[in-house]
Amino acid sequence: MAAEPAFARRFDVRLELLLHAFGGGVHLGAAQDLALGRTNGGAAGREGDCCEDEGDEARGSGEHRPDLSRRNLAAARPRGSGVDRRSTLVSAARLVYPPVRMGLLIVIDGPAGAGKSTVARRVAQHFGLPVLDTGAIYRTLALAARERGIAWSDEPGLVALAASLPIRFEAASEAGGPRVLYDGRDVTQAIRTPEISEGSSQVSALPAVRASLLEIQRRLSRDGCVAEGRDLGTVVFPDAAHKFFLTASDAVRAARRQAELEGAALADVLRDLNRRDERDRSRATAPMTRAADAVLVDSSDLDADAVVAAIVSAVSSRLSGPGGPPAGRLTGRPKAPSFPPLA
Ligand SMILES: Nc1ncnc2c1ncn2[C@@H]1O[C@H](COP(=O)(O)OP(=O)(O)O)[C@@H](O)[C@H]1O
Ligand SMILES: Nc1ccn([C@H]2C[C@H](O)[C@@H](COP(=O)(O)OP(=O)(O)O)O2)c(=O)n1
Repeated sequence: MAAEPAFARRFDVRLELLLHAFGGGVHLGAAQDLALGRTNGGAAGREGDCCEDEGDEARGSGEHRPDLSRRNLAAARPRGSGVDRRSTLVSAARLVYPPVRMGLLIVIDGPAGAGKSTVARRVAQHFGLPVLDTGAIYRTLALAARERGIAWSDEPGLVALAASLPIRFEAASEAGGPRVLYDGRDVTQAIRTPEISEGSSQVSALPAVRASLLEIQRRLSRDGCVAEGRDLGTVVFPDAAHKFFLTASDAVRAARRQAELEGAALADVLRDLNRRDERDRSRATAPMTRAADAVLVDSSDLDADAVVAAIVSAVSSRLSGPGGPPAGRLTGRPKAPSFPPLA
């Protein structure tokens, strides 16, 4: 058909624009220098949008899709095209953009190497939400302090640094995984070294540092996200409806971390991991601990697919059922491709 190429071109251009519009970070008023990227494939991020908190009732209640139906479709629809073309466009666009749950907040806490980042990213993709990697904020603060000669024990110095920390989270795209930018510089790898892991644990043990980063985390999550860290279910988002505590045995977590660190000896990785866990769980302020209403997920014998399926299933059934299943422990067949909703 003669019209097809023109239509296809317009469609592509429109999707490009939408990707651009929804893929960008969301700048936030007071936290001017912090921005959160939306996972690619998700949507509904509006540049500069900093709407009022819709409250707990709104969290997880409304399913939204990007505005593909009115203005955008009108612009994308070729002249003279009818309902068929329009519905084709809607269907095709839905393949690109999954349903988005505005205001849905899912929190995943747990120790190092439990799989939080991996799982958070994929759960976020499923629901079309951005990821808030709170550990990356502490890690970037530790890196920035190191570069500026501020000691990891210098609480006032770190608080001053945290007050204007120029971090930006960039969503995953075809070009690569999610990136963390510090002052415009890609520090995604630089903040993952064993040295910065240790520094992030040290700076995060300081109460004033935690306090200075608390509001920023809440503001970044305002429109909904999958947030991962240590104290999200207990301190940062105590009212979150969907809380998970993801863990695995020390040996499994150390082996996973070792696989990421070229040439590292397992014994060294295990020692560092144990030391960091111990500090993170024994500190006086906001220690790493499972919230009473968080669902425990032990991934020692589960692959990432199974963990993602379990969390998606638990969240989905809570969203669809009145009250949903109670908090508890997720179990299932090890390494299973599918997973029962809850034990
Ligand atoms: N359930 C799992 N089974 C096997 N490997 C996993 C699982 N979850 C995560 N991993 C791998 O373990 C490593 C650490 O996971 P990561 O998501 O970075 O953990 P965390 O964010 O909790 O520190 C990654 O290389 C990841 O691919
Ligand atoms: N919400 C959070 C997130 C991280 N932290 C601290 C404690 C952790 O040792 C460091 C680094 O966290 P991160 O989640 O990046 O660490 P892992 O990827 O799990 O190894 O930051 C925290 O105290 N509170």
